[in-house]
Amino acid sequence: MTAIIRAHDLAKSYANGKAIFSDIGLNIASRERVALIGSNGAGKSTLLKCIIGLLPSSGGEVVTLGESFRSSPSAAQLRRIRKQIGFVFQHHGLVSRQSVLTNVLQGKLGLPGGWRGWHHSIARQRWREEAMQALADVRLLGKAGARADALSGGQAQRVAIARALIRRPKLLIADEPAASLDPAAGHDVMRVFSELTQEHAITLVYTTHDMEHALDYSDRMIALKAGRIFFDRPTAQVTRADLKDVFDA
Ligand SMILES: Nc1ncnc2c1ncn2[C@@H]1O[C@H](COP(=O)(O)OP(=O)(O)OP(=O)(O)O)[C@@H](O)[C@H]1O
Repeated sequence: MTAIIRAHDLAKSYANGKAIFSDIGLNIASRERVALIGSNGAGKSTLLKCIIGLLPSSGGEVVTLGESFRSSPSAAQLRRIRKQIGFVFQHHGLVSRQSVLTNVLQGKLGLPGGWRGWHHSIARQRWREEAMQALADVRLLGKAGARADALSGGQAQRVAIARALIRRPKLLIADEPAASLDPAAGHDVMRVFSELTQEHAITLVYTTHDMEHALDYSDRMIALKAGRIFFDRPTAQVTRADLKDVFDA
């Protein structure tokens, strides 16, 4: 299978000398759905940022989407990496006063000709169709004309997923995508991720503190503890005792 992310001996210390992790080896294949877990401050977000080149690492080597780099990617590599990635964060980051359709189209910003994604009135017809399809995929077609601030938290996060999907990414990075949602909306969002990434052959890497979300929607789990990979194994082989050990001091 094609590797989407490979890393070896990856280490990160901040400028204040604080070591976050070291000796990290990763090999994430195309189409895998990977849950990254660990206690608060274990370094999950930092690791995600290092492997996509948004933060410099302090040691080791990374190959992400075919771009090989130590510390940081070059500006050209970073552009190529970013074109192939979609992001979803804990906060949806929608523009509240704009329509849902315009928010989805803004996923095209940063891609060639992406400025036309600024507003639905200047977007290419083909993109508008893609955005409507993405809204249908997240079951929000009926909300295309609504203002983003009229949506519930779960709906807004599904729009954020649609906005990431119209980039046609190879890799979707989601940092605590369901953390601010109630249990039903949280499962709904995770189900949408899981189904759509499978359907569109997208590799999904997400962080979560919710072990149901980690167990139910991933093929593989990577646990960070004390600056190292504590385990990295198929989700079907992860036991409740393993999970308890990740969070025990
Ligand atoms: N800019 C920074 N300078 C120094 N230390 C930082 C910086 N950013 C993060 N840290 C520290 O790095 C450690 C890892 O943070 P990170 O956000 O990656 O953890 P996390 O596992 O994603 O945590 P959480 O689950 O709480 O989001 C934390 O101790 C944090 O305080």
